[in-house]
Amino acid sequence: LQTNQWQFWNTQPVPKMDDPFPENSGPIDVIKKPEDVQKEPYNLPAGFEWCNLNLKNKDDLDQLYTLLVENYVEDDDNMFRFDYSREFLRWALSPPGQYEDWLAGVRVTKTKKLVGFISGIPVHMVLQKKDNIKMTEINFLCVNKKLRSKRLAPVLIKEITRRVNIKNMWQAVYTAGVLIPKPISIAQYFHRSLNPKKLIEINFSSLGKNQTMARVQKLYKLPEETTIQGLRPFTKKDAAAVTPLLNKYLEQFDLYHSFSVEDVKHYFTPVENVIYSYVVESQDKQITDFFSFYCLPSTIINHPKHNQLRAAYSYYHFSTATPLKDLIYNALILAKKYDFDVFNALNLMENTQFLDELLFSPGDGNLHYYLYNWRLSEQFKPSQLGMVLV
Ligand SMILES: CCCCCCCCCCCCCC(=O)CSCCNC(=O)CCNC(=O)[C@H](O)C(C)(C)COP(=O)(O)OP(=O)(O)OC[C@H]1O[C@@H](n2cnc3c(N)ncnc32)[C@H](O)[C@@H]1OP(=O)(O)O
Ligand SMILES: CN(C)Cc1n[nH]c2ccc(-c3ccc(F)cc3OCCn3ccnc3)cc12
Repeated sequence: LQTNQWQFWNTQPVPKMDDPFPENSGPIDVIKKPEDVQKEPYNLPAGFEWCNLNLKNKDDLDQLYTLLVENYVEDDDNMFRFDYSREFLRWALSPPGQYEDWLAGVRVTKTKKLVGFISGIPVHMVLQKKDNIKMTEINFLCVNKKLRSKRLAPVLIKEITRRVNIKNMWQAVYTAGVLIPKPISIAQYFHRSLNPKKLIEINFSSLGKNQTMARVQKLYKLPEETTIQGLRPFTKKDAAAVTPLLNKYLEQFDLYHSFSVEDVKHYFTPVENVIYSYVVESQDKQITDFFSFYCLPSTIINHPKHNQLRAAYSYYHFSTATPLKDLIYNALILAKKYDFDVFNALNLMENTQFLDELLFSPGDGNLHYYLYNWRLSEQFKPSQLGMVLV
């Protein structure tokens, strides 16, 4: 009888691991109003203080970058750690409608050093093709390595919850590599080698017993140029045409973020080393297809020759004329052209259509999807998920 397990999460409006599914989906907590929410921030241990980060401020951006590059997510073997760039963080955390107190930092009062962080961004979610909910997407929860296991994470989570509730929002969506109560779905990640020599040198991949380096390089070789007629980079001018087509594509899934035109302009306008987006334009100038991938390198921890793994991650796409596998094949060609070492994808949306044929291999972990204060009437298969979190 584990009494001490989930000591924090058992106090939160999330399903218990063994809860049954209800007939209908709905909120877990009693319905509350913003005036019921405590006005003061949650107490921090002595010597620490809250701060709101403003990523237009270079010092704040530098401090967030440094906290994450040194203390954020590592793989299970502690060989790699995410290295979100400053430009990427500004892109990911300044979408339309952002609230300035939803970038919550914890500083050491004496030195002003940033030692903790959690972020929220506003999203318009559509669940099970019927429930439209304005909620928050939580990400970048991080506590400095020296301050771990002091129950600081629950304080950060309760504080961002308070700040979201005050805006009259009561649900959240988030993902994590760790298992906590209670995943709505568990996605798997897959990798497609672009630079097999480097991946083998850094022990990301290994040579099969009867495989030579030459053979592996030949297997993963890609053309120099793209193969789709009418393929070109997305520009802001395409947002009006792309938005309805993207939302239409996402309607088939049971969990997705419904994009406004302003969202599409923000999230998909190409930014070098951050976001790459392409459209397929027919002869009569109609946009028929779209794909995008984002740039998220990882630090290679303690390697003599290489210090960074350049990874591209499949983001959003839709296809109305070109088969999805041809779109993603061209994404691979472009990622290789932009000197990425590996192209990553999850088995959500319709991605299983291309993983095998395009030579993706399964990764060594899972990405759990979560909802806060919303009990679903069913467990989702990854193919029911239509949302990618960075
Ligand atoms: C209506 C609005 C609602 C908004 C809020 C919605 C919910 C948002 C939820 C957040 C979503 C974030 C999504 C996201 O950012 C993407 S997942 C990436 C999270 N960040 C990292 O993994 C970075 C490296 N690790 C750290 O910085 C620390 O280990 C962290 C800060 C993770 C935990 O710091 P610590 O020093 O290692 O641990 P204590 O302070 O002693 O606290 C231990 C408690 O924290 C629970 N824990 C551990 N990892 C967690 C995780 N990834 N989510 C949720 N809970 C997590 C753990 O189960 C335990 O609770 P329990 O006793 O019940 O088991
Ligand atoms: C999503 N977003 C919230 C960041 C995040 N948090 N926790 C995670 C756990 C796994 C993945 C992930 C998602 C897709 C993928 F293809 C590979 C991944 O991790 C590989 C292992 N790894 C960890 C660090 N460097 C390499 C992302 C995340």
